[in-house]
Amino acid sequence: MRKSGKQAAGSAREVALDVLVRVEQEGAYSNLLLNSSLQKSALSREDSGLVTELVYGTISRMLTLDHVLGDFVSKGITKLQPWVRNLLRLSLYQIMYLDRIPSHAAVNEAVNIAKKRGHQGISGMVNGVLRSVLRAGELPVLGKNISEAERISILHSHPLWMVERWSAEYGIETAEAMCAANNEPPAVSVRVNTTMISRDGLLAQMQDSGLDAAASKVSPYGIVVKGGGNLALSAWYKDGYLSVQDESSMLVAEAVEPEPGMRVLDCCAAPGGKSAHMGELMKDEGYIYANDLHAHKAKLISDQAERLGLDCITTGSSDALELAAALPPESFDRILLDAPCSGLGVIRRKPDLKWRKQPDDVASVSALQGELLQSVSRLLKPGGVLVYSTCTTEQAENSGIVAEFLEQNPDFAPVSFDSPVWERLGDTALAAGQGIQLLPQHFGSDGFYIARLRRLL
Ligand SMILES: C[S@@+](CC[C@H](N)C(=O)[O-])C[C@H]1O[C@@H](n2cnc3c(N)ncnc32)[C@H](O)[C@@H]1O
Repeated sequence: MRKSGKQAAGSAREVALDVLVRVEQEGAYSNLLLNSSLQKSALSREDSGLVTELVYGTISRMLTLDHVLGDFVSKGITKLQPWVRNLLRLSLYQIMYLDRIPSHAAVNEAVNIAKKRGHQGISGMVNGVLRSVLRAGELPVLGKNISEAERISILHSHPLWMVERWSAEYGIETAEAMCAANNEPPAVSVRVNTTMISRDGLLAQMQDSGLDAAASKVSPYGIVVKGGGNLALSAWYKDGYLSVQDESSMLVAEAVEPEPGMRVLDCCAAPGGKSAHMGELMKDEGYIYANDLHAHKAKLISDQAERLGLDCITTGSSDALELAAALPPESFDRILLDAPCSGLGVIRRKPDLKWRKQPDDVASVSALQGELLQSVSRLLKPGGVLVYSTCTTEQAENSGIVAEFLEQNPDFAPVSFDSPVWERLGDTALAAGQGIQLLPQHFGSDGFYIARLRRLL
């Protein structure tokens, strides 16, 4: 029997609360835990949507929520039991950010959950705190003497070090725009498998079936779909017509410019989105060696290739630092190094990254990136092109790596993006050193860096 709307919304909040507690207490990844919890919960599509919004929204806005709660919980929120702290965050998130949920409903639900799980003192405290919040007016209240970076950190819920870092790198206005964009829900976009259907063809099918679908302005292979649910569950996906992929990510294979018949190396390939895109651009003619460090991820790549009807992809599992010793030198026409990175360009999709990452993570991963680039570059044929990309906004991992590589390798030169093909990105994507940098506010897609390097000799 289907639960009544009211009961189901109550359960939705409880599922969201359990996920939030486990993310905080066990360090669970929100996206993985959310998916498995939703599968077990058997909630309706609408309530699953509410759980998703509550979990991502609460994690994303955590710093702002804790700042507000700090003013209303007399003993301080760190002293609360984890479930009580997260119940308050979840409820405050609804009050502050979800217009469609009346505030009194959010408070009543919170009190009901508190009564069910704790003693009367706890439900009384939850009731008291949330009702005081309702009376308080404009929130968050900001101190008078705080810096611009502190204001942005509290208002847009980002760690202060991140705001200061972006402010130093891009200026304070851009840093604020980045933080604001990171709190927006990500758009859903798909890449068309052009070995099976044209973009116009798939777009027409989607529109005919009532979907709100439009051609991507970022990639000629992309379609942006609003309110279409999980397109990985669609028949188009099952039949190999599309892959779910962010629009910025689609630019990478295009930058590689692989041609039918070429030999291509994808050094860090799993789960295989860009290998598959390159196979599509090559019309499935040629050879792509899709390598990833983790053996268990090879199946993710081969499953995608099979679903998309691509035979040109062979998987391998080695440390990319060892490829140069294992493969013949100068044996690839194209190399893609989509490097492991801090991931600070994909905070909209993985908001817990904001709280997990530390400044040292950027430094340690950038050392690996430099080594990877140097090592795999020896596998490129003279005249070939190597693309270096990351899904991060940090120039220490992006233009910094490329500049150092070019300095040490005079036999390589950058290939400009200054051509009609890339005009669609206009002045929006930033020229960053020898590559391009997309930030999340530019097109509402992931923050991404892409550089193209040709081997001259
Ligand atoms: C950014 S992801 C790649 C995404 C992939 N290109 C795609 O489009 O689906 C980086 C990948 O690098 C892999 N990786 C990390 N260190 C590596 C190494 N030393 N050698 C090879 N792969 C590595 C990770 O397992 C991860 O799958």
